[in-house]
Amino acid sequence: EQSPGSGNVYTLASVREDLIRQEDTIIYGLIERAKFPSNSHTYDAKYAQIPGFCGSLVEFVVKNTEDIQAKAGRYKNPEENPFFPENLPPSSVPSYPFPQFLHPGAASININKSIWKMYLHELLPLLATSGDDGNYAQTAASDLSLLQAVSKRIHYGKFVAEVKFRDAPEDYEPLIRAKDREGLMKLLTFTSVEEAVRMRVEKKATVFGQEVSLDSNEDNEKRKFDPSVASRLYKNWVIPLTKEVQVEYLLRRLG
Ligand SMILES: O=C(O)C(=O)C[C@]1(C(=O)O)C=C[C@@H](O)C=C1
Repeated sequence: EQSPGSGNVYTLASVREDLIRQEDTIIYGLIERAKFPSNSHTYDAKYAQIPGFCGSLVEFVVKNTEDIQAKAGRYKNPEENPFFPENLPPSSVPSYPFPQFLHPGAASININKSIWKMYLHELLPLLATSGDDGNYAQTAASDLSLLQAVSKRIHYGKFVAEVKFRDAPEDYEPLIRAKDREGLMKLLTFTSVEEAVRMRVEKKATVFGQEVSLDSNEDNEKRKFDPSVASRLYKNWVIPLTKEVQVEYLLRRLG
């Protein structure tokens, strides 16, 4: 269990355990978003026409929700990164002593713009069937939950990298000083762990996405979404971007 203020709450085993738990959140997020068809109006700035706001419905929902959550203190936790960090209001609630585990350079890493583009242009077309049921606000809300879960997972690379650095500074320091991105990437990569992640994610997606029924004659092949979307999400984007965050973090680690 985490003790506030302590600097030693993260270990390689504990961050990996956390990443495994985050898989559940991401897979449930995929299932929830897959309930809705593509609902393309949600993403169309010309459709929305919201007085006083320039942008799409999903941007409207994400930006305004982030404003409220910022006031409620969400971004005081170094595990959270906003999609619209510009002009976020400060927290209005008493502060909590989150462990200061990361190097201060971590604060300048936010790749949510790439995550946003990947989500809209690569993931959604795989996940949502084409169609329009008018539930744009609900669609945007499910986009927000899934985006936040994916963003948290990818930026968790900061914690993974800090743990790895503390475990072997003598291996990382020369590569950091040489700004050797390729060498760092190689050093932080564990191919067998990545393979286990992908396989577990596909298995979880199959299990969580099953129709549960009390009638044994019923077709239990019915699925809430295609489980290979989850493993493709991890293989093509989640794992590579988590590694990119680790490299970016390490490059700032000695500054
Ligand atoms: O578990 C680690 O060591 C991580 O760095 C996380 C992760 C992943 O994104 O799942 C990324 C790189 C490693 O090659 C293995 C797995």
